Amino acid sequence: MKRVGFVGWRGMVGSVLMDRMREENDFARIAEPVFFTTSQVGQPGPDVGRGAEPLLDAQSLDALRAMDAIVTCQGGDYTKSIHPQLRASGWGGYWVDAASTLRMAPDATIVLDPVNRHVIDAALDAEKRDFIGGNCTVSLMLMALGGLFRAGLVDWVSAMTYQAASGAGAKNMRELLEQMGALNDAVKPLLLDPASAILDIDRGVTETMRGAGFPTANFGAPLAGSLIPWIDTQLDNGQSREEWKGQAETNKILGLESQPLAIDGLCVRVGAMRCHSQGLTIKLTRDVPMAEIEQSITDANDWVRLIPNDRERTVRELSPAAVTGTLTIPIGRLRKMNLGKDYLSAFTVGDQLLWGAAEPLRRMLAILLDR
Ligand SMILES: NC(=O)C1=CN([C@@H]2O[C@H](COP(=O)(O)OP(=O)(O)OC[C@H]3O[C@@H](n4cnc5c(N)ncnc54)[C@H](OP(=O)(O)O)[C@@H]3O)[C@@H](O)[C@H]2O)C=CC1
Ligand SMILES: N[C@@H](CC(=O)OP(=O)(O)O)C(=O)O
Repeated sequence: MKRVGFVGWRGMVGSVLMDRMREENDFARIAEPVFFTTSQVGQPGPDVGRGAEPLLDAQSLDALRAMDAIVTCQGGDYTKSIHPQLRASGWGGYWVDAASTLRMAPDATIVLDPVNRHVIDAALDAEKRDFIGGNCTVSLMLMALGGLFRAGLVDWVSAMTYQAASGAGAKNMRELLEQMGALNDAVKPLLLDPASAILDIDRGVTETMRGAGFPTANFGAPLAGSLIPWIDTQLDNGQSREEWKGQAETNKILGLESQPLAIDGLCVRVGAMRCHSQGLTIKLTRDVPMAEIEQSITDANDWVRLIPNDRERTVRELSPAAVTGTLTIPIGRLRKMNLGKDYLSAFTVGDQLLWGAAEPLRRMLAILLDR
């Protein structure tokens, strides 16, 4: 593989990918990295060790067709428009994509190599060319629970999620902070007065978040001081599309489509910046001792970290504040539930821009470069 094209590299997911590739010195392994844009054609691209070249047009099929692989974080609309045209023109390069558009396409493989390297290798051997990053919530759940799935210990999973603003995009992260600021501004004098009544402060906060001037253009509702129990579009069966992805993508990632495991739950947006958290109820296939469960989880990959079910460690280590910006996938609150000895509870947190989006793509590109 000589020429690798990058589209969407300056967006939020793309910037995290670029940072990780620089950190791991990945660009040194690419003979010709080529950078594309939909809006800044001809402007200098990023310098990844060979000087800055002018950006090429991401709509130019001729320029794209010259690539051996294309890595895109540009989004679903771009994929929807460009990928079919490229393939129809006979382009046989590798397409590595963060967007959901192609995930369930029969020829596409969802990539999360610490969990499904066997599926990826089989796809490469079968000369598949489309490799797509999974939904952030699904990838983070599988990084945490991969060992239990691998050991055949999972009958079904219910995931209750606490998803960060970043999952909705950069503008939403800004809006969350604007909302926080607006709430604080509204009651600042009262907060500064230690003698003020907390219910007066609360009234001020509530009036502000319900007020016409509260910034909700992106979320469509208050998130700061509140939450939004719906993520992505509405499906006819009552699930949100984000909830639907849980079962559909998990089974595809694990290669279990012929005998799918049941996965369902509720996906909720909360006021975290870029870490998704999930409270999991896992129905085990049998009553397994806790030591065996813990061993399976920790042996699964290099990033999962078991947090003992202990108050102090949990509060310190199992939160978005502790995890954000890192590749660590802590999982804790592990215990058998009152529901029965084959019911396990767990709580996990992960950075949705790293393992949730950029890192699986970076590692897929590395697999291609190794071949
Ligand atoms: N956000 C997330 O958590 C996740 C996102 N994804 C997928 O990744 C796709 C991209 O998401 P995301 O990175 O959030 O999208 P962004 O909106 O941050 O970036 C997308 C593109 O917008 C253009 N752009 C316009 N103005 C700016 C600006 N001021 N700064 C940076 N870029 C700008 C850039 O394209 P150009 O240079 O061509 O102008 C950029 O590549 C999503 O559509 C989704 O499919 C997947 C998993 C998680
Ligand atoms: N929908 C996710 C983010 C995302 O982009 O997911 P997907 O890649 O499946 O569209 C969230 O809002 O947290």
